[in-house]
Amino acid sequence: MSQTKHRPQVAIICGSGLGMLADTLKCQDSFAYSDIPGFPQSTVQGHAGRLVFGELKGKSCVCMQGRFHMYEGHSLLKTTFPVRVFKLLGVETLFVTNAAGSLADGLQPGDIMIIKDHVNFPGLVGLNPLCGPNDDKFGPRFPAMSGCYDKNLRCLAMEIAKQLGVAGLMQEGVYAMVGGPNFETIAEARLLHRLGVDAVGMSTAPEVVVATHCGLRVFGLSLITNKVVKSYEDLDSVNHEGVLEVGRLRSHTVQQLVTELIGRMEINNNTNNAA
Ligand SMILES: O=P(O)(O)O[C@H]1O[C@H](CO)[C@@H](O)[C@H]1O
Ligand code: HPA
Repeated sequence: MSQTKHRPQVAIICGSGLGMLADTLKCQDSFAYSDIPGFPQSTVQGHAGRLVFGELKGKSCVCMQGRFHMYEGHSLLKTTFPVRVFKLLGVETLFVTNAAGSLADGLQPGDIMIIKDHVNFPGLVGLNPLCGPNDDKFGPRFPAMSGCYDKNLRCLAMEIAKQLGVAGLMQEGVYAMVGGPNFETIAEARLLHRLGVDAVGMSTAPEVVVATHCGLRVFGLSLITNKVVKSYEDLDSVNHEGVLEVGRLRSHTVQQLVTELIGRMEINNNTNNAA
């Protein structure tokens, strides 16, 4: 904290190919993860590995330009470590963004899904960052997860999308986290579709679980980068370069949405640190 004057109220986690969100911050102080004690290193292409502090529409923000994934070999505690750092810095709202494949027929590459809820597949089988002794300074042993994606922010995002003329690209949906790093088989894709999942990726849920545990308000966006192949007749296949490319194509719209939403949302300045 001695190395920056910023005292962030909002934290943003940039998904694959969405690192440009950090470029919107004014008066930046940025730190390589390798220079921050206890921070893991980013190993995935499209995740630069920098923590960027700055101002956005009058709000003080910190942006993770690069997130950590379980499949990189980090423990879930390490992948979510930054979320608790944000809480201790005084952040009250977490924006999570990700690249995801769509299962819902109505979601096309380039669309933006406001995350209404998630299915944390690793979490359902015990791969949960909250496993182990509970740190009561952050939150309770058995935190509720209903309503973990803030409804007011979801409504405000939709309103802003209408004003920006991009509502046609946006809808709410359910995100599922799978472990990765391989993309889904066709049988897995069909299973997820039948279960009511709208979009799938390999991140986000652990961060949201830890954020909700410590009382952060959460807003989440999935940029749909590909259709998940669900048919044995379909010759398409997904690859990470294609995922990053859609991020580049939609960067302006995602930046506009996030900027407006941060600018217009209310901040409760009385929120206190967990510890
Ligand atoms: O979830 P983010 O970090 O956006 O990345 C998504 O994109 C990568 C696959 O292309 C996976 O890491 C998947 O989770
Ligand atoms: N599956 C899982 N993760 C992803 C996908 C996908 O199709 N696209 C981007 N991240």
